[in-house]
Amino acid sequence: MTTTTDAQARLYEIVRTKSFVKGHVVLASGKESDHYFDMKPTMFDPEGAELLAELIYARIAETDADIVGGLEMGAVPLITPVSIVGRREGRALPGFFVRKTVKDHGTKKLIDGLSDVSGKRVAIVEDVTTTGGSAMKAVEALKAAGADIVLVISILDREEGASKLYADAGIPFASLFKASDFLDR
Ligand SMILES: O=P(O)(O)OC[C@H]1O[C@H](OP(=O)(O)OP(=O)(O)O)[C@H](O)[C@@H]1O
Ligand SMILES: O=C(O)c1cc(=O)[nH]c(=O)[nH]1
Repeated sequence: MTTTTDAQARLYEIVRTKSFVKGHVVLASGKESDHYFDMKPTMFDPEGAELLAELIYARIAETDADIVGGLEMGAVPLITPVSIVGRREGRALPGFFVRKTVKDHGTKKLIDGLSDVSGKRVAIVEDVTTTGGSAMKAVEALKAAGADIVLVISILDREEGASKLYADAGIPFASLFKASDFLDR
């Protein structure tokens, strides 16, 4: 039987080998860093995707969320796998994503994948949080559409402001890993 501890340990190895990159980089916030977590190779790895979905779903299952989604692009590879795990566990957790800018043709949507989020309790997923500002854009779009945010969960929090941002906003915040799990070893 695969326990949560086994899954977390295996996922740690996948993130360490596929997604932890050293070298100068400019971040979404404009900050600079000497390391980067490129989570896409982990999210698109079959085993990585499955472990992420199971571990993230386990955290969401502790809440009363009834939909799951997040900001493009980082959240998008996580959303459907988490919904599928929810379905297998007997819990309907439809997904959606928030565009960085409103689509200027076709449906002209900002929130895509679900027709009405009003009154829904939402779990927001994210691949990496630094300032937390990107996931907060999804939070703000959902709130403006009448939804209630019950959790923001990131694969990895860089411990550079996100937890304070969400604490100040009164929104529960969690991450599977912290940057220090990788940097201090
Ligand atoms: O917490 P923050 O300071 O906002 O930084 C984290 C964000 O940075 C990355 O997005 P980015 O815009 O670089 O690219 P993406 O569209 O590939 O997700 C990442 O996916 C997070 O969304
Ligand atoms: O802050 C960011 O833009 C950022 C940092 C990081 O380590 N990984 C990522 O995808 N984005």
